[in-house]
Amino acid sequence: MFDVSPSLDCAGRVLKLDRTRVMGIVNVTPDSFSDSGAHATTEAAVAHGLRLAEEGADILDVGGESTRPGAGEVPLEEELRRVIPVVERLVRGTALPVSVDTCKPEVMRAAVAAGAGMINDVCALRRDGALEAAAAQGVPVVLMHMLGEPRSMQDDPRYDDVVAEVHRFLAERIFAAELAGIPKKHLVADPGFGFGKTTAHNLALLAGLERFTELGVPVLAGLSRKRSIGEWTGRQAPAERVAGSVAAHLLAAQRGARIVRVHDVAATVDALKVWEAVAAVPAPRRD
Ligand SMILES: Nc1nc2ncc(COP(=O)(O)OP(=O)(O)O)nc2c(=O)[nH]1
Repeated sequence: MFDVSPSLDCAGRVLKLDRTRVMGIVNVTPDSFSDSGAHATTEAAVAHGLRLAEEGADILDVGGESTRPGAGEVPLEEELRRVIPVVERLVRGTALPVSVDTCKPEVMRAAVAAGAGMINDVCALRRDGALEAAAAQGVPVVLMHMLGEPRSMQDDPRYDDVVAEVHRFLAERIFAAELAGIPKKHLVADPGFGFGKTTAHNLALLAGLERFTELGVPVLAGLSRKRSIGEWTGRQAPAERVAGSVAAHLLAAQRGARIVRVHDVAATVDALKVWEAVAAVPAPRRD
């Protein structure tokens, strides 16, 4: 496994990467696939974020636009109205780093101004102005692979070699980000589970996740409650996919993921603690 930066400085709030860290999902959306609007209001989203902090999250990820397959784009003003108050309140209400899950440069700027310490961009800074906006903020950036746009990404995703092609895309986006002035120590790579991938593609990406540690930046994995977990377990309802999600994120951690993006923070924190306890035991001598 390649060495990556031991921590991420998220606008003064440090996310240490000495072990796999848990990113708690705060979707301020009426239509997210997994929590179908449970936290659509500022009050509900803030309460949820504080609860995830209590459960042991290392960072909170605030998003105002669902990226589920088929989702349409949320207008800029609406996304700002959803996201900024929640970022402000969570920055004030916890000592945790807060990331903003957005593709829009204007939301990146406003969220960092409101105290966000990381940009989580499922579009990997490909929108016009996003590279410049992210470079100007001086905070870490998650670059995620998506095939096309949420509206059409699941229509008929095809790859010759999904691991190799996603790896190449992420290497290119890391290069583009560095060219724009974002230091490599501020970059995180994410293969984008479910973003233009069949379940077979997601399986190959999870099994082959260690490949992405060769990019020389921390790897983030987000499989929480997603469709593939449902297909592997037979659990139709997202809320019933907790055990499957925890198992998938343990496997991702074993394969080098330094951040896992989850809905179910407490369960994931506990599972990682058990795994880390066992991983700390020296391998038995082979006499
Ligand atoms: N870096 C990163 N960001 C992400 N943002 C949203 C989702 C989609 O999941 P969710 O937020 O639960 O649903 P929705 O987009 O419907 O709000 N997945 C990822 C991911 O895998 N990686």
